[in-house]
Amino acid sequence: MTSSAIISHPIKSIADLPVDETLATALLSSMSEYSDQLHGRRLWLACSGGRDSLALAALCVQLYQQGKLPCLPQLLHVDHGLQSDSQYWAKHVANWAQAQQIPCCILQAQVNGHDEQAARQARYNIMRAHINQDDVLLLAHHADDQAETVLMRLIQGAGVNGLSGMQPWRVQTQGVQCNILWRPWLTIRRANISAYAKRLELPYIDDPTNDSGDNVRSGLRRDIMPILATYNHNVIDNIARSAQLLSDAQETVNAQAMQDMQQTENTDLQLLPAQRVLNIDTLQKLPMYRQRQLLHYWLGQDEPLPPAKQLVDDVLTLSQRDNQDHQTELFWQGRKASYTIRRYRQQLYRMSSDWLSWLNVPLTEQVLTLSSNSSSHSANNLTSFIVRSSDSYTWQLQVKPYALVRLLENSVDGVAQQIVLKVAPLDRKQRLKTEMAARPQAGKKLYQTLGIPLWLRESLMVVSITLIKKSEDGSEIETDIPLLLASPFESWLLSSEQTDSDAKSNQLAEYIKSELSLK
Ligand SMILES: Nc1ncnc2c1ncn2[C@@H]1O[C@H](COP(=O)(O)OP(=O)(O)OP(=O)(O)O)[C@@H](O)[C@H]1O
Repeated sequence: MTSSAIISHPIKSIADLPVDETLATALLSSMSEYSDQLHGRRLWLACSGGRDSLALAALCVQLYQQGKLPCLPQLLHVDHGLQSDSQYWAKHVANWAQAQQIPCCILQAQVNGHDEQAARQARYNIMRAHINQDDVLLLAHHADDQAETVLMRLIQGAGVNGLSGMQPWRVQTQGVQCNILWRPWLTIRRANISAYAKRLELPYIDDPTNDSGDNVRSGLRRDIMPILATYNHNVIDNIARSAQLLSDAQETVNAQAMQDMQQTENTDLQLLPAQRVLNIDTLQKLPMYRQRQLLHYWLGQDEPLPPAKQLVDDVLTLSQRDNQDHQTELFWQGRKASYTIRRYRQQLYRMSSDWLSWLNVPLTEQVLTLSSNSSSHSANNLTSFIVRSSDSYTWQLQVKPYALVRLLENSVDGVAQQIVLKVAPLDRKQRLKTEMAARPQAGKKLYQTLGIPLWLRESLMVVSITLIKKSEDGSEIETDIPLLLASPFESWLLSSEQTDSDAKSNQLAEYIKSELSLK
């Protein structure tokens, strides 16, 4: 609102005035549709003091007085502080609420910027911060608002989701905070609300920017809707109905995409929401339209808004590429985080930028000298080596050192004078033999054998044990026994003379575990 035109009627009691049946039926039937979800939740009503939200507040007062509404919502008015007289509007809403005996709370918003979007964002933020977890916020959006929203999205090229408009019941989650937006009037025409407000002589605040035509929404309302109405006078109801139909269609699309995703996601390599991984072979078994739909859904997870179509197309092209290019990086700035999308072999990765920075944190080498008399220590003793940690993620190796020593003791002749357990970053030149190759390998060959993506190559740790013995001539003989190579997601047993038996390998895997966790 940029200027005010407060209608300065004396505030009248609305208790004895007739209720509008259409408006009441819409509210009460929406209430019964969501009665299970509404049960036990606190109700708030976002009231700008404008015609629509004041009319919704008035209807609640009337229905409550008639015993048709079990409780009164509490009004929430947000003072954006953008105009000099906004405090008078706040006072006006508070006075009206007091006269009608409906509780009211005025909130002061901090708006960053001057546009409508910034005001809306600040408004929702402050209301969300004020209400409690799982509370329900009533909004007075109606069919005309819905039709304008759909048209606005249509000219922006939205898909099924966008064209399904505003939802009558929308669960909003932000971090751990969850609350609900409830819009019971989405099928109600503005004209009905106006007539009701007039009958009740509601002292609503008239916002001249609503019809000024100087933003897209008010331009559509003032200039386009009347023209469309000359072609079909039910245009508003019809567009609102299309939105409802598309909303149902969206549910079907979501269910299909969810099902496809469950079969296509590679859960072994995931750490949500930092890294999501999709299997390209499974993706490509789907018809093209479902591949696109799945990518749209997969990319947009953990974000309030979906990715642009261009990004979905680019990711699809990346998935179809049949050369060995592993360098391509696609970037997406989401609302909550930014992401890089990459491909390695037959997997697509969506990685958040804080995850990628974590992958650049140097690994810590750790050494533990063990007593050579292993029998005095329990084989169940567990030592944790934190090899990389940040505010968000921790990677640690859990090792049972004495169980390992007992397993290996007999493999080397004589008694070891000293035993050292080492957890160290893989050196590019270090040659290791895994079960997947006939010979020891190092560097690129090793990465390729194990299928380690480029961005994970500085995130490999080797667990080994060194046995130090004195030879007959008094010199020290060191036997280095590599045991396990680990990345944050996978680990590979390493072969050596001392470990080359199935029984030993199985036990090794039990004694060394790699764990990656979110903080
Ligand atoms: N300053 C505000 N404080 C509290 N709620 C608000 C405020 N502004 C808008 N709302 C809520 O958001 C809904 C949609 O906002 P919109 O900008 O379309 O409404 P408006 O034209 O300012 O007011 P109204 O819908 O009450 O006529 C309103 O119906 C109302 O429920």
